[in-house]
Amino acid sequence: MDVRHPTHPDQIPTFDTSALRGHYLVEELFEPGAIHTVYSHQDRVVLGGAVPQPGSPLELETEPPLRSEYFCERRELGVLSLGQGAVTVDGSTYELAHRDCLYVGRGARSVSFDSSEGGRFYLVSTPAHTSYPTSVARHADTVPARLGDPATANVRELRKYVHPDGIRSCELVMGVTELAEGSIWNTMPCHTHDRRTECYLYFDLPPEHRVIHLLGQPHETRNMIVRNEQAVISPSWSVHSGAGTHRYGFVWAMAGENQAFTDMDHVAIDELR
Ligand SMILES: O=C(O)C(=O)C[C@H](O)C(=O)CO
Ligand SMILES: [Zn+2]
Repeated sequence: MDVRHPTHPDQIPTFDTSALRGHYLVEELFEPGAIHTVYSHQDRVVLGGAVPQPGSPLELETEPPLRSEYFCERRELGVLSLGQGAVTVDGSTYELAHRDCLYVGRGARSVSFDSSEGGRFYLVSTPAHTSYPTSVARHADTVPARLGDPATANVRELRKYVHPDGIRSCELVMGVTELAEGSIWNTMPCHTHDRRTECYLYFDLPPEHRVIHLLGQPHETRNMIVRNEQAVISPSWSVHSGAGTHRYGFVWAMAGENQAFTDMDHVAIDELR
């Protein structure tokens, strides 16, 4: 488990490219036959990737930084399936298709991942004070919000999975946004939300393409060049927005003080520096 410490916004101008990437970019989450995790002290979010090989399920184990008997002893977990696969939670198996989401409540002792078809799973876990039921939200059954405009190259569909009017959770708020063909901008005009950390995982981006992801305070932004299946950790003071060289999707997940999706501090484009 890689541990990332929090940063102060005044540090941003002092970071070179590799320091910026070392603090905020999660480059290698998905390795065949392995589970990789990153513990961020930004709202104690844990990000992970699980890539089971056919016939060899992977069990999510606790890690020393958690000081717990099992991974979900004090935590809830969101799983976003990137492909076809199955997750077994305390003996109950949930089959997931591409972009389906499974929420695992606090107290689940055993969580394992299986796929015979090259499936992979993105994990987001946050501290939990109580136990909500383990539940599935399916991409095909979720009505998306249609956002954006072709004139601003940001036509996209946003699906909320884990949120106060959907799958209930303690802290976690999670969903996916997918850009239409020909659209490249996400979350522009952008925003911050001082009460929550937000993490993006970009997916469905062809290997030769990249997303230019913007971060930092609105008056002092920086960018990182991000490839497919890499994640970005955005502290509460940071914008989180990007433009791709191709269409893509991204999993967004938040944790912190509140769960109100609309609690955003909007930033006008002409305020950005
Ligand atoms: O497309 C978008 O815009 C988003 O998906 C925005 C994120 O969901 C977000 O930043 C929520 O705070
Ligand atoms: Zn946001």
